[in-house]
Amino acid sequence: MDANGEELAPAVRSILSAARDRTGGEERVSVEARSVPAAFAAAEADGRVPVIAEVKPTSPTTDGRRDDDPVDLARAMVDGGAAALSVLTEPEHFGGSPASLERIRAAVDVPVLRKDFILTEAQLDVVESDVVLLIARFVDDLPALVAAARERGFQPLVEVHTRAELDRATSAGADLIGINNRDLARLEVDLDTFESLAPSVPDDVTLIAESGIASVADVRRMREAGADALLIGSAIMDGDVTANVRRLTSA
Ligand SMILES: O=C(O)c1ccccc1NCC(=O)[C@H](O)[C@H](O)COP(=O)(O)O
Repeated sequence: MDANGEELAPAVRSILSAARDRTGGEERVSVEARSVPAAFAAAEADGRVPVIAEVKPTSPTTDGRRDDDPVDLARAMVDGGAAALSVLTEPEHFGGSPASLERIRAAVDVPVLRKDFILTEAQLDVVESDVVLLIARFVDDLPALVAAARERGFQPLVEVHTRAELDRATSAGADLIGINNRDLARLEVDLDTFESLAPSVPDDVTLIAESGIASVADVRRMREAGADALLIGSAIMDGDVTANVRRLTSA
């Protein structure tokens, strides 16, 4: 059960169990973050839809695994026009690592999001990134973790899936919010999730649509519903990464 008393998919329970066992960093990190809003504005000015392309070697809902060098994948995504990157650092279920994020961030000039299941302040100190994901559903004291992330220089991206989680995110002062179309209880994806929640997001928040975006039509649908940017993984990782990013950023 999660904090809402809801049943979680076995894969998500396993992810959280592994996350709880992971220690944090030994020294507090300090980040000079590359601005996400500035990166989105630059993409718009260049006529591209702002896309955060995700380096996701595998996942509980992906068949198989890509073993390309993550830096090669990241460069290919930027070559295709990605405004920013998301990099999984969760090893057991997504094939990610802090080392991959570190190498990628040194190789590109766009903002890099650390995509992991961060539960404690100490876990912020594992690796530097420009943006760090905080999943409202799994974080007990969201205001404290948002503040702790900002104190280190991170831009916190608070991920929500329900109205209650959205209210917690705005109460915690989040100005970068992602609505995840993937229900982490059943691992099902429904783009209606974003469409139903987006109207309740304050205008001064930068809003990102996450998960299940696979086509130009999906991109247009999320943008029409109010997405400032889109976080896309599987549809980009499946095949020619540069061509996939170019297709989706040209929607
Ligand atoms: O992607 C999964 O299979 C997954 C399973 C359990 C928890 C989280 C999961 N994904 C994390 C994400 O939110 C996605 O990697 C990201 O939003 C991109 O989604 P997609 O474009 O659908 O690959």
